[in-house]
Amino acid sequence: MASLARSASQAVRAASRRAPHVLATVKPAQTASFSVLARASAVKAAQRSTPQGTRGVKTLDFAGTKEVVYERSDWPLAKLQDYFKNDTLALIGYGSQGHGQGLNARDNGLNVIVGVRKGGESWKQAIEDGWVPGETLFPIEEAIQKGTIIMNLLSDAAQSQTWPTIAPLITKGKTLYFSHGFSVVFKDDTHVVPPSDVDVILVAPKGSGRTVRTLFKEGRGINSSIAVWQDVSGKAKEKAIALGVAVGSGYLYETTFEKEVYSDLYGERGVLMGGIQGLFLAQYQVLRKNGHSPSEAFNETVEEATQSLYPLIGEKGMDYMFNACSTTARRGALDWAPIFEKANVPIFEQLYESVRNGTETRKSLEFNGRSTYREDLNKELEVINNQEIWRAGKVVRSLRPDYKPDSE
Ligand SMILES: NC(=O)C1=CN([C@@H]2O[C@H](COP(=O)(O)OP(=O)(O)OC[C@H]3O[C@@H](n4cnc5c(N)ncnc54)[C@H](OP(=O)(O)O)[C@@H]3O)[C@@H](O)[C@H]2O)C=CC1
Ligand SMILES: CC[C@](O)(C(C)=O)C(=O)O
Ligand SMILES: [Mg+2]
Ligand SMILES: [Mg+2]
Repeated sequence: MASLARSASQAVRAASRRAPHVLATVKPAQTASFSVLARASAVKAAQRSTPQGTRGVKTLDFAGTKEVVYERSDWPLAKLQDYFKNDTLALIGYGSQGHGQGLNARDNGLNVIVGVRKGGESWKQAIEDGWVPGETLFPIEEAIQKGTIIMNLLSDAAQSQTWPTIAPLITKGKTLYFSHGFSVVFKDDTHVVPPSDVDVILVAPKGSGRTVRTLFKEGRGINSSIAVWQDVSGKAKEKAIALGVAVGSGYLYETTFEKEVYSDLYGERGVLMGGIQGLFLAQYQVLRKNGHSPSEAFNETVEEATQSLYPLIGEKGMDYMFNACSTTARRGALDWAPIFEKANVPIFEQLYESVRNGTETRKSLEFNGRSTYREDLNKELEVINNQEIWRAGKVVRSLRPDYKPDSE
């Protein structure tokens, strides 16, 4: 009953944040079913966009390799709330993932508290998102003491720095949760060695925390990786799946802590972030050297990619995008793809090795462990922001029909 009342009040708070004008019409008697209704419509929306025949299937054939996939529909809201009825999810850290996972779990009616440094950026952000000091927002140590499931969503560098303080608070029977394999896999550098009497699990959303939140609000779910490092209770995997659903995952792909951290560090340095910035910039620079205007170079490099062609890849694959383009483009792209592949394989080999041998981890720990990490990162990002390509991009975006002047 207490948990029902709690989900009711959480649902009202969630409703007021999502649509303040609706709150006045939500009466107390209606609130208990509010988040259930929201979730039901979310599930319906998800079902509409799911191909027939895949629901409930646990083992799927991925291009010849069989893999296990878990899904949200196996965890209806009532089951999820019942499963965690005696738990307090202590979400430590409130960056991009803390925000997305925390708000989703709260909207799912679970008992969530946030733990961050008092007075820091995250403390302010958490208050803006409706976490209440002394009720649902606490300094880190206090939140860990109150929690049964400790969700360590501090920056990876901070997880290492704070470990000596927080480790003794992770007592027998608690669950330790990460969204990255970083801290425990690279233990020689991070010195994070979990106590032997707690379950240690991972739910790593494969996308930004902002997307974790927006997909959840759209009634969809992000793909997440799940893994178990230590199973003391015998229920670690089940708990990881349930928590994955609680924080907004649609499908959960089983992996290991090692595989998750290697692929993640590799992907973000490669095609997802570092590689794409490098490739965009290289193409833009050559266009500019050959006398093309900034707008032409930007449109041909970034705008057409992100607004027209890449969404087609996302929708139906590479061949679909190729087929949506001219035969002239298709011929040329087919010729040049292997050349780019060949040129890039050695770079990707070098990158994977740098991830595997811990070089990337040590760099990240050193840099993001500085007290000035935010300012230092911002300085370098400001250099990117000031590159001609991205300055030109702002003007191109300002011409979009849905452009909002204050959105940049
Ligand atoms: N960003 C993403 O979308 C994804 C992240 N992950 C993983 O999720 C975890 C969290 O990442 P993310 O959400 O990006 O968070 P960030 O890496 O941006 O870390 C931010 C949090 O760390 C806190 N923090 C930083 N330094 C310290 C310190 N010395 N002492 C105490 N707190 C500190 C910040 O608090 P304060 O404001 O007080 O500085 C803030 O709450 C990481 O393991 C990451 O690899 C996984 C998937 C995607
Ligand atoms: C691609 C970057 C990422 O790995 C992510 C959003 O998945 C991260 O660490 O933020
Ligand atoms: Mg990452
Ligand atoms: Mg990632």
